[in-house]
Amino acid sequence: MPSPTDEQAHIMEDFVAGNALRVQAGAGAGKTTTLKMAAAATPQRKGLYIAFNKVIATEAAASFPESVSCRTGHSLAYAAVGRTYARRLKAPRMSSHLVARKLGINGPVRLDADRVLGPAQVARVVMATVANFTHSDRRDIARQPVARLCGWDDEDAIGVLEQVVPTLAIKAWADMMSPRGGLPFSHDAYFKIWSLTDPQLPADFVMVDEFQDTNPALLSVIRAQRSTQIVAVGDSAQAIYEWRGAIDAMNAIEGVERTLSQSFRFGEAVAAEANKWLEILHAPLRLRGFEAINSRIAELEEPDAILCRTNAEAMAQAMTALDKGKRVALVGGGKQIRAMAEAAIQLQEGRGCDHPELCAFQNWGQVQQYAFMEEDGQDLQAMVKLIDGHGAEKIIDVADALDREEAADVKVSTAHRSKGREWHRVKIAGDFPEPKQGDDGRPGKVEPADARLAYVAVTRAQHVLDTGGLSWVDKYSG
Ligand SMILES: Nc1ncnc2c1ncn2[C@@H]1O[C@H](COP(=O)(O)OP(=O)(O)OP(=O)(O)O)[C@@H](O)[C@H]1O
Repeated sequence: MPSPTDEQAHIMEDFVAGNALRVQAGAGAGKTTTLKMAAAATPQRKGLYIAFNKVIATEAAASFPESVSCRTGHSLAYAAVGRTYARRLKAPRMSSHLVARKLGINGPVRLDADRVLGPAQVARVVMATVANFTHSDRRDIARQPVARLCGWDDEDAIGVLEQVVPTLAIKAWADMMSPRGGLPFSHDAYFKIWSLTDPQLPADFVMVDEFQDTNPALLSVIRAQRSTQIVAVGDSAQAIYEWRGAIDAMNAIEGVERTLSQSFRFGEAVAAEANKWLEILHAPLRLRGFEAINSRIAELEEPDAILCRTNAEAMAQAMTALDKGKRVALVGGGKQIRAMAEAAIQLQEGRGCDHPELCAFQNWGQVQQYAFMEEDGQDLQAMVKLIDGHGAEKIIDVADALDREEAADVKVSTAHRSKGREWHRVKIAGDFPEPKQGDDGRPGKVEPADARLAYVAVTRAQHVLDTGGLSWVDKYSG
């Protein structure tokens, strides 16, 4: 274990004193090392480290002191209640038509003069509403707002759905709580069931990682601990899952506030680039680069990783690299984009589809119209352009031609998927749009969610960063 920096030493002192802690840890600033140092300082106390995912939990288990059990929130929930639902978790996928039948949805629902939802479509809204409930800290499904699905999310539609969906959501949730129920059952469902039992965690202290992206259901468990010391570690500037129901939980709990600002991942040049985004975010912390790494900002012809905002751009970058004869990996695999292309084919044939983002549409023309004519549809534009430009079959071919990361010359990733990762030479793709200028010709406002994503992206680089599509930041900082 390295000798602690002053910041790390302060955190250890607070920890040993038994204080609840909120640690804002900058990118690559040694948060895991700090937690291990702290836990090792009180080996007689039993600890629990809650990791963001299974891979991190497994890695942590190999290096944390033995007094600490390293788990994910879901594994705790599974051990407590989830195992009772093992049969349901293994059940085959179920079509929305069958879900509708099980929920007793027999007839269509008219949204307005032009739009009628069939039973299967109503069932999708019901199940999405229940899914949102499982991520929330609500105790009563009856209070869960109706889910807003792409294409049925305007006020008129929601007004009609509010008359129909809540009763069905109550029915669906009652089914889910039963080990013998028949509706589709997810890992988030048993997590929610567990959280509603107000569990007390079996440890003297609990360390929760990536706390900035904790969902309200886990947060409610942490907040309900009565006598356990809580150490929450995260980086508010890296909170990028707001759209998925996560909240920045760092401000939602009590505790002594500490920071880790010495990055060990990159040198001063990358730290300076990251600090431009932290300045835009008015973050309390600025990073210091690691003097042992001489990093630089430069254009890159042969990056190790290319980071994109959208899946569509990631696919376009993958195609370009494949055309140059390179071996390419898409971080997280090509499954998501392949599913989108398959749904596009079904829609082009006018067959409708089951894809969660496209299920509101009957044909591809409706998707094109939504993407380019409606404000809410802008997110789909890049994907529609990609599919129209290359053909859905070609996208499927490319998805099938991708390599594993270990074998690839270049890794292409969305910024979201790049979280927690690092590469020597990183290039930022061109699809991070600069804010539109105001009417007075002055630079527009950078949205905090965009700035956080940009911060995650630039802090993946260790040695060389090509700021590419994010170099416009200089107009907005300093
Ligand atoms: N005080 C220190 N002195 C020197 N190196 C350190 C110190 N603390 C941490 N490190 C090194 O910094 C690197 C990153 O540490 P660690 O994995 O704990 O970071 P992290 O913040 O958890 O990473 P991530 O951002 O991926 O979550 C490791 O190689 C670790 O050994």
